[in-house]
Amino acid sequence: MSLNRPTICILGCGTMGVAIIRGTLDSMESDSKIISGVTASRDDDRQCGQEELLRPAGFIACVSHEESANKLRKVLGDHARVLHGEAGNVQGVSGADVILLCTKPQVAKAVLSAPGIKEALTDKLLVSICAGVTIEQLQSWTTPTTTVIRAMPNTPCKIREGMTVLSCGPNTAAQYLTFTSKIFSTLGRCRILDEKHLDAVTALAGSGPAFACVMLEALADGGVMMGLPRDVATELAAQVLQGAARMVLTTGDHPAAIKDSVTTPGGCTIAGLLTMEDGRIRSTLARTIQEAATVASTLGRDKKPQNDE
Ligand SMILES: NC(=O)C1=CN([C@@H]2O[C@H](COP(=O)(O)OP(=O)(O)OC[C@H]3O[C@@H](n4cnc5c(N)ncnc54)[C@H](OP(=O)(O)O)[C@@H]3O)[C@@H](O)[C@H]2O)C=CC1
Ligand SMILES: O=C(O)[C@@H]1CCC=N1
Repeated sequence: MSLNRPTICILGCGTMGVAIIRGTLDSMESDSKIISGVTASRDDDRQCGQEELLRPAGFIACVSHEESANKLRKVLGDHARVLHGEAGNVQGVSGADVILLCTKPQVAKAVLSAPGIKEALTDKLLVSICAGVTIEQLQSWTTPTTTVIRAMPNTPCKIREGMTVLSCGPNTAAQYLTFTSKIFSTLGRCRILDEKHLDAVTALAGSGPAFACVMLEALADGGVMMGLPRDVATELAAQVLQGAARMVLTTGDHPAAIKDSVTTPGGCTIAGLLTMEDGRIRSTLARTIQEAATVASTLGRDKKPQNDE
């Protein structure tokens, strides 16, 4: 297996698969601009040694339906070889060094158990992003010759602002974890945590962009209510959330300290904050994560038929 210039197969190339390919292609484009002396788009690109860069030899994107394959070819152009159906999966896995399992959790078992897949995965790295599907399950659907790592990324990987958490079994060789970190560090931030945290991670980071966009939309609605044009309100809300989030990440300050620094005694911010508290926004958001994590923990389980007593 070549981890130096690997061929990467995305087994189930939908929303997340495309986000991962797009983010990687974008990083390769900005890396080549740095190397050729053109201004870099991101500071961390400049800090990254060339040996650290992820340079896949190519992508293979597998989907279920021919119609999806045709759509995907238009989206990805020459950047990936697109295959479909069971035969496509075997061909894709056979032709790759590293396989990213990006199907819905409910079909992961069937996809990995299909004829020819176990053999095609021999001596390869399988990284699953399927919510709720455990390392133990993945190992039981493959042979011991396949190295299994679990990842939980999110859609901002598409613009290299992703947050990914990785988990692996105790016997995983360091080179595989290092390589997987490299894939997802290229697409944003990446951390390694014990698998027991992955349902909470799925809720907070995996589902988080959806929750954040509801908050963003609601803030913009408030601006519209007070007369701002919709596009202006959306821009302001998005930049405010980005600015506040970047302050937390770059200064390391506690969010409460940043909130206090905005809040003038007797001013308009405290008036707004009390309204938020009246609406129980903190417990609503915290319970949102709790509920999403609870559901995430069930996603890898076999569903019982509805009429099963
Ligand atoms: N969406 C998100 O924000 C996040 C999702 N995840 C996880 O990522 C995974 C994918 O989610 P998402 O990208 O949203 O899902 P999508 O539905 O967008 O993509 C799933 C893909 O799997 C393909 N597929 C289905 N069955 C098969 C099969 N038998 N063989 C090959 N390919 C198949 C589908 O092809 P076709 O279109 O032809 O049916 C489709 O391209 C899930 O497990 C989810 O838990 C993790 C983090 C964030
Ligand atoms: O909603 C879901 O189940 C997936 C997992 C995290 C984000 N989307």
